[in-house]
Amino acid sequence: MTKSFPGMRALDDVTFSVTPGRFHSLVGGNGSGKSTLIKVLAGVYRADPGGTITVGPHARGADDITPAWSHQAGIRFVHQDLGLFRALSVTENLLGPELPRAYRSIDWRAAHEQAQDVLDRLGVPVAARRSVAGLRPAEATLVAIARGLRDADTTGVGLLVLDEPTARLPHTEVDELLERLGTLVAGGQTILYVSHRLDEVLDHSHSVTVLRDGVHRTTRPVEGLDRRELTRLIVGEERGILHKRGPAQADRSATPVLRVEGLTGGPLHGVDLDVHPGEIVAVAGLVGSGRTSLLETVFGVHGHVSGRVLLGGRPLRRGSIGAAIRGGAAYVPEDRALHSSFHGLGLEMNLSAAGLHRYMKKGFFRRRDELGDATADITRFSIRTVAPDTVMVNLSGGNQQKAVLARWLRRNPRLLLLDEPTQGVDVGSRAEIYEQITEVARGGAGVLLVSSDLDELLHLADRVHVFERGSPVACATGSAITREWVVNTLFHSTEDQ
Ligand SMILES: Nc1ncnc2c1ncn2[C@@H]1O[C@H](COP(=O)(O)OP(=O)(O)OP(=O)(O)O)[C@@H](O)[C@H]1O
Repeated sequence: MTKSFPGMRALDDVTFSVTPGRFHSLVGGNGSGKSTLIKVLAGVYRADPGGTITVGPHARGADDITPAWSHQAGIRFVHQDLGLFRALSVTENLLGPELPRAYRSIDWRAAHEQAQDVLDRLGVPVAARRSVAGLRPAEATLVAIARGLRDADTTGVGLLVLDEPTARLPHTEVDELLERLGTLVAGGQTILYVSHRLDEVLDHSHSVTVLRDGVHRTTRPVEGLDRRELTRLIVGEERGILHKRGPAQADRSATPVLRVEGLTGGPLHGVDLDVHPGEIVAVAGLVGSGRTSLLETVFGVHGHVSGRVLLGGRPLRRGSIGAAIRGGAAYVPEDRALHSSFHGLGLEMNLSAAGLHRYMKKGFFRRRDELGDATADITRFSIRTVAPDTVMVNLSGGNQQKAVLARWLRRNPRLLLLDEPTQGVDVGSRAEIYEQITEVARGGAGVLLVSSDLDELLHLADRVHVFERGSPVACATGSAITREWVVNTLFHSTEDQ
C-alpha cells in the first residue's frame, strides 16, 4: 500500500500480513504512517493506485476501499475517541438503531437482554443497563470493543483494529483491558493493535510490524525481541534509550516557584504543595482525583473558593490566565486537540501562539523570523512535517503534541505545568522531551507534572504527591519514589473508593 499527500509519502509500498487469531502490534515513530494505514483500511483515505488489501476471502484495491467494503470484509475499529454516547445506556450504545421494537416503542427488556448476551459472550463484565457516563475508562473501552464485535458470530469478524486503546487509561486499568483482549484472541479473534507503549507490545502481542517514516521495516514474532531492539527498530538508531536522571538540583531554601496553600475549589479540598526552583514535582492519582483541576486552577482556568496560589512568592489573582502567564507560568494541557491546537493554522503559528509580540517590530510582523524559529523548533523536537507552515491538522497526533510543548518552552517559563506531556509521543521523542523538561528544571524553573505513565513519574519526578478525591494523601521524595510505592498507594486509594 502506498499513500501520498501533497509533498509527502505517508506510506511507501508497505506490505505485511497478520496471521489469523493473533495479537499483532503496529508500531512506529510519530508520523510513521500508522493512522494513515488505519484510515485506508477504514475507507476514510484512498490509497494511491496499486496496492491490495485482503481480509480472508475478501480482496480489493487499496485505492478502492470504502467504509461499506471494510465493514463487510469484517474489519472493526476502536479509536482513541471511543465514540460512545455518554448520556445513554450501554444497551443503547451497543444496539443503536437496531434496538428491538414492540409495536411503536422500544422493547427495553428484550433490548437489555440482547445487549447483555453480547457482553457476556465477549466476556465484558459490565451490566447492559448501566449508563456509559458511570463506566470506568477500561469498561468504556470494552463496551466500544463489544459494539464493534457484536455481530461477530454472524459475520465472522476478521480484524479488530485498536488505535492506542490504553493511551488514556489510568495504568491501574491497563492490565484489565489487556487481559480481556488476550481472552478474545484466545477465542480466535485477530487484533491489530497500535501503541507507543513498548512494554504492552512486548508482553501481550504475538507479532509486530514496525513502520519508520512510512516504510515497512519488519514484521516478526515478538518472541526473542527485547525493548532495546524494538526501540532501535522504531527509531533507527540508539536514540530513545532513557538515561536515569541525576539527583535533583532543587534549591529548597529558595522561595518556592509555586506555593499552593489550602486551595479549595471544584474537586480540590485544602491542597498544600510547593515547587522549588529546579524541582520536578509530580501528581499521581486516578481519574477524578483532581490532578488536572489542580493544574487548571493554578493556571487560572478556574477560580478557587479559598486558599492561595503564589508564584515566586506573589499571590496570583484568582481565575486569571493572563496573570498566571505574566507571572511566568506555562501550561501544556492533556487534550491538545480540544484545548491547545489551532487546527486550521500553520505549525509555525501554533508554535509562536504564546509569544507573538516577539515578532512585532516597528508595527510590522516579522514573518521570516517566525518561520526561522519554527524551523529550529522542528529540528529540536524532531517534528515530522513537510514544511514549517503545514496546517496543524495535517500533522500526526504525536507531532502536534510536540508542537504544543515547544510553544510553551519557548517562553522560558518559571513554572511549567504539564498534563500528560508525552501522551501519544513515540519512544525516541519521549527521551528527547524528558531531556527538555529536565533542562527547564536545570535552568531553575519549577515543573508540576501530571502523568498516568508510571515510568515517566519514576524517571522525572523529584517528589510525587498522590491525590485522592481532590487532596494529596501521600508524598514521597527522591529514592523513596519506587514503582511499588506508587502502585501500592494508588491501589490503596482505589480500595478506599
Ligand atoms: N490529511 C493529511 N494531509 C497531509 N499530510 C498528512 C495528512 N494526514 C497525515 N499526514 C502526514 O502523513 C504522515 C503520517 O501521519 P500519521 O498520522 O499516519 O502518523 P502516525 O504514525 O499515526 O503518527 P502518531 O504516532 O504521531 O499518531 C505525517 O507526516 C503526517 O503529517
